Amino acid sequence: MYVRYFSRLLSAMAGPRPVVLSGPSGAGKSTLLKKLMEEYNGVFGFSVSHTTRQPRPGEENGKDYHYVTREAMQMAIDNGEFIESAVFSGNMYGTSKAAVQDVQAKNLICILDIDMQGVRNIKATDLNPIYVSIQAPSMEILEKRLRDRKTESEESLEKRLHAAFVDIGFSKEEGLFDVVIVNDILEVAYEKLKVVLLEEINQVKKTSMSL
Ligand SMILES: Nc1ncnc2c1ncn2[C@@H]1O[C@H](COP(=O)(O)OP(=O)(O)OP(=O)(O)O)[C@@H](O)[C@H]1O
Ligand SMILES: Nc1nc2c(ncn2[C@@H]2O[C@H](COP(=O)(O)O)[C@@H](O)[C@H]2O)c(=O)[nH]1
Repeated sequence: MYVRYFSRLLSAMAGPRPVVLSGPSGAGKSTLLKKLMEEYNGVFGFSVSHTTRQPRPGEENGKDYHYVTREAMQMAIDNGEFIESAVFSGNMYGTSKAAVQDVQAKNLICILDIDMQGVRNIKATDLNPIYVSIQAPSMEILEKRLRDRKTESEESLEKRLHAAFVDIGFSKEEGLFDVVIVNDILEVAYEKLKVVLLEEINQVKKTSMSL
C-alpha cells in the first residue's frame, strides 16, 4: 500500500509525461493537436520548435515556431541549447530545452510535434514521453491532403512524400511508438488520441484542482 502511495506521489511530483506526436507531413498532427488544445484549455502546452523554413500564411513567430536563420540555429545547436534537431525537407527543425522547460514549469502536458529523426533522438534522452504516431489511411489520401492544404511547392511536396514513405515503414518498428493512430475520420482519430492521453489529462486536472 505504501509502495503504491509513494510511487503515485513521485509521479505527481515529476509532473505529467510529455507527448510526442509524429508521423508523415499531412497526416493530421497539427489538426489533432489543435483540437486537444481547444478542448483541454490549461492542460496541454505546445513545445514551440525552432525552424529555418519560412512562415506559412497565418503562422505566428513564437506561437507556431521560432523562425530563425540557419546561422542562428546552428549556433544555438552548437551551444547545446537543443534536446534534438533534424533536417526535414531541406529545412532545419529543433526542440530547444527552453521550449520543453517553459511548458513543464507550468505543470502542463508538453506536446512535441516532431519528425522521425526527432523521435529517435528523443529516445536517447530522459524525457520519457508517450510516443504517438499519426498516420494517414493511404499514401494517396496523404498526397491529396497535402496538395489541398496548398502550403507546399511541387519540390517540397515531393520531398515530404518521400519522407512519408520512409516514415510509414519506420512507424511499424516494434517498440518505437506506444500507439499508432490512423487518422481517417478526424473525430474517430481524435477520440482514440484522447483515450491514450486520458491518464495524463486526469492527473493534470486533479493537480490543478488541488492547488
Ligand atoms: N481526418 C482528416 N480528414 C480530412 N482531412 C484532414 C484530416 N485530418 C487533417 N486533415 C487535413 O489535412 C491537411 C494536413 O493536416 P495537418 O496540417 O494537420 O498535418 P500535419 O501532420 O500537421 O502536417 P505537417 O507535418 O506538414 O505540419 C490539413 O489541410 C487538414 O485540414
Ligand atoms: N525533429 C523535429 N521535427 C520537427 C520539429 N518541429 C516540427 N517538426 C517536423 O517537421 C515536419 C515538417 O513540419 P512543417 O511545419 O514544416 O510542416 C513535421 O513532420 C514536423 O513534425 C522539431 O522541433 N524537431
